[in-house]
Amino acid sequence: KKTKLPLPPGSFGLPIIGQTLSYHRALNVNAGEDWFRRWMTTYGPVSRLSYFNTPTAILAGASGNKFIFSSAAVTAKTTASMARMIGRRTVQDVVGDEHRRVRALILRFLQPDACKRYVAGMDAEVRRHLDAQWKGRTTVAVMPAMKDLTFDVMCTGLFRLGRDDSENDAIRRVLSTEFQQLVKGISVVPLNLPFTSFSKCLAASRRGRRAVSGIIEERRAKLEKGQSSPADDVVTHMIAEGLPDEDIIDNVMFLMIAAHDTTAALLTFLIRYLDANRDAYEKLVYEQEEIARCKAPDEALSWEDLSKMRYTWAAAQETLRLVPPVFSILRETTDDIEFGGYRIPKGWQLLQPTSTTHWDPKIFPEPGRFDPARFMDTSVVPPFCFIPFGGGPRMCPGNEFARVETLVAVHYIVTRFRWKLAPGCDGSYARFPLPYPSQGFLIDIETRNHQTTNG
Ligand code: HEM
Repeated sequence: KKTKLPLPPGSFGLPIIGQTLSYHRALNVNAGEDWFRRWMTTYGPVSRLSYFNTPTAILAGASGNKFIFSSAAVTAKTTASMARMIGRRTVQDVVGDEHRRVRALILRFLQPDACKRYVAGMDAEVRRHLDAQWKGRTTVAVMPAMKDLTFDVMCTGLFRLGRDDSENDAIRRVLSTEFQQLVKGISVVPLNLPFTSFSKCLAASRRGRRAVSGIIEERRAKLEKGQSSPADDVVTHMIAEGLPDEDIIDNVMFLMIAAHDTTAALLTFLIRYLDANRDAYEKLVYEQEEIARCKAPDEALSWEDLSKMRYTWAAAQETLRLVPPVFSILRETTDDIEFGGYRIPKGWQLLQPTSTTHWDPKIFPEPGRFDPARFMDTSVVPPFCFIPFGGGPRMCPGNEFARVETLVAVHYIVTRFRWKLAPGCDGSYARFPLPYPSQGFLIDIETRNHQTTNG
C-alpha cells in the first residue's frame, strides 16, 4: 500500500559507489562503530544510504531490530559476492515454506539433542589441536589456530568426515584451503576480472564445490547400499529428503562458511579479552578447574560439565557483544513498509548494525568495559538488544553448536596453558568483514603444571 510518508533522511552518495567504499574502509580499520555513530548523528536512527548500489535503510536500535526480525514484509538478503561464491539456493536465500523445510533439515543436526552427541568428538578434536599446535610451542597465532580447530570440529561433528581414513583427511585439506581463500571474498565488489581477489575466490569456490560434490556421491552410494542412515549426518539427510544436488552443495558451502570462522573469531577475541582482564580470567579459570578436578585424566567432558560453565559462557557472550563476528545483518523488503514515520519501499535493503544496541550505554553501561557479569542473568538484558546470532525465524540455528564448541575449547585452553600478548603484537584488529586481529593475535604461552586437570 502506497503511503504519503517521506523516505528516511540520508544520502545515496555518488552513483554506483554510494557509501559502500567508505563503510568498508571504516570496517577495514575497525572503525565500523564510529562510522555508524557519525551517520546516525547526522541523519537519526532511521536513515537511507546506498550499499552495493542498492537503496538501503538503517533501522537502528532495539525497535529497529524487533521490526526486521518480526516483519512479514522483510526477508533475508545475501550480498552479490556471497551469492556468486556460495550459491543462490542456500538456507539463507530461500523463503517461505522452502526456508522452513531446509532450515528444519539443518536444525535436526544443530539443536541441543544433536549437540549433546557432538561433545565427545569436539573434546577429542580440541585435545588433538592443542597437542599439535600449542603443546611444546612458546608462541601461537591464535586466530589461524582457532580457524583450523573450528574447521575440523565442524567436519567431524556436522559432516562426519572421519579421522580414520586418509581420503577424508585429503578432503578436509582441500576444503580447508579453498575456504581460507573463499572467506576473503564475502563482501568484496564481485568483479570477476583476471587477477582480482574475487576471481581467485570464485576459482576456490569451484574447487570447493567439486570436493563437496564428491562427498555427496560417496554418501549417496552408502545410503543406497544400506550402509548409512539419514540420521548419520546432514548431507545424507538432505540426500534422503530429495534435495537436488545443487541445493545440497549450496547449503554445505554456506554451512562451512557460517560455522567455522564465526566461532574462531569468538574464541580468539575471548582469549584476547581474558588476557586483558585478569579478574575475569581468574574467575573463569576457577570455574574450569573446579570441573577439571572432578575428572579422571583423559576423561572427556560431558554435557553435565558444560552446564556448570556459566561464567565461561557469560564471558563468551560479553565477547560477542563487544566484537560480534557478524557486524551487521542484511535484509530486503518484500513490500513497502513503514517504520518510525518513514516509508521504505519494496526491494530496498535493510542494514542492521549490531553496534547500535551492543554499544549503547543506556543498554550496556560503560559499553567498552569487558564485564561478563552482564550475562550471568540474561533475563535482565532487554529484548532485541543483544543480537550476535540475529533473531526471528532466521536466527542463527548454529548458536548451540557454537556454545558447546566454545566451552569445550576454552576448558582445555585455560586448564592446560597460560598466555600473554606477545611483544610487538598490539591486539588491534580489522574487519573483512569478520574481525581479524593483527598478526592473527600472537601470544606467548606456557604449559600449566596441572595436577588437577585432565588431558
Ligand atoms: C559464534 C558463532 C556464530 C555467530 C556469531 C553466528 C551468527 C549468525 C548470524 C548473525 C546469522 C544471521 C541471523 C539473521 O539473519 O537473523 C547467522 C545465520 C546462520 N548461521 Fe550462524 N553464527 C555462528 C555460528 C554458526 C554455526 C556453528 C553454524 C552451523 C553449524 C551456523 C549456521 C548458520 C545458518 C545455517 C544460518 C542461516 C539461518 C537462516 O537463514 O535460517 N552459525 N549466524
